[in-house]
Amino acid sequence: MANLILKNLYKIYPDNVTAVKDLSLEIKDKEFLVLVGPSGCGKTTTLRMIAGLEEISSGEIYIEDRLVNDVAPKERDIAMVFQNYALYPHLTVYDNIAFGLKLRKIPKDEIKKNVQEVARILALEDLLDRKPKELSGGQKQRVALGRAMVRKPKVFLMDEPLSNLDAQLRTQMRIEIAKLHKNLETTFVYVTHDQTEAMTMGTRIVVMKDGLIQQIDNPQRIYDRPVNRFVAGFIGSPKMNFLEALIIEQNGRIFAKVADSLLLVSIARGQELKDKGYLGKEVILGIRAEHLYGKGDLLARHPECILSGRLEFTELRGSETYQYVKIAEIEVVVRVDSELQVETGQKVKVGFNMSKIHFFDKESGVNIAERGHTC
Ligand SMILES: Nc1ncnc2c1ncn2[C@@H]1O[C@H](COP(=O)(O)OP(=O)(O)OP(=O)(O)O)[C@@H](O)[C@H]1O
Repeated sequence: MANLILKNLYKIYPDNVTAVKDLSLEIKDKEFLVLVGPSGCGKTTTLRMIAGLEEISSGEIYIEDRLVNDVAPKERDIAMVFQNYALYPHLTVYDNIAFGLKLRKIPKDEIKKNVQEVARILALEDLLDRKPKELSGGQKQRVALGRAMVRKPKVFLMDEPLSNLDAQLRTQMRIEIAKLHKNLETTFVYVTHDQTEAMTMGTRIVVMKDGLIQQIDNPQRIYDRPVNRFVAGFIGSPKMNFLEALIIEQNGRIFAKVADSLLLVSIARGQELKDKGYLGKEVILGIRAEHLYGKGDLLARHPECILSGRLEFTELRGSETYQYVKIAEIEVVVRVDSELQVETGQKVKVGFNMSKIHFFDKESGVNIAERGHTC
């Protein structure tokens, strides 16, 4: 069990590639922290620096308040689980799990007790005599986890451990790893490019881009209150819709003008936009599919929160239906009730829940008006 502190970390590879820029982060004891971001954003480099597998260009790393910059990987009391499970093919499951303990000359009885305990937790008891080639992908990944667990490390580091598994198994293993975290009560740092994994597993999420932290928060807050357009677009499925709009004032009320149509902005948020100098300026509106609607009664109740478009495509997902509607040359996705059936190509009205809309600065992408935004 341990907390981890990363202070002003930089990693500059030869040829001046800055993979991680001034990264500071405190990871609490027993936390499940997920580093998420697109390929190349520096998450693996960060994890490898914590493990001691990658030299730090500058900055400090503390594990349990001990500076570990110059501490060798095997002395850091951490275990790392990689994307490719890297099991020894000629060894049985038992020997794969026991390998590290044997190296450390732990007594045989103790090794047996520890391996059996880990096998029980990971439901590997019946597979201990098998070789890796006789295992499914999910079972191999469980053995890899077992090998890490048996050492009882202070911190688990995981780098895309599920990306070699098929979709169904990935979902199952996601739940298993989350349960494991609960049972082991140990600090987990988990790297993924998959926002669903981040949202479903992390107690806190760090969203990264180009070596820089964009936002650190719990999953719900990241989803509800993204600090910028990048985070808003990266987290959530389907992706947040974005539309260009001009902020105008008419008869004392503030509107977002999209092409030739107007959306009424709430008083508090209109005032905030005005205070911040956005009157007469273009912004980017952001709204999620579940905050758009196509229902007649709601549309009638909020006539100033509607844009018209053309239905391009309907996607049935069983429990919900998504309509892809072209509004002002932009395709937006709207979550509608399954019973709402409209033919492709028809004109449709899309209602906007204006208390859920985001306003992003067009240049910087920063989320600008949050006053009166309801989660
Ligand atoms: N050994 C290296 N030498 C030079 N540049 C490197 C090296 N390793 C990584 N990089 C660069 O550093 C940046 C960050 O890489 P890193 O692997 O940390 O990203 P990532 O977010 O984990 O991406 P992915 O999901 O694709 O693994 C990238 O631009 C990458 O090309």
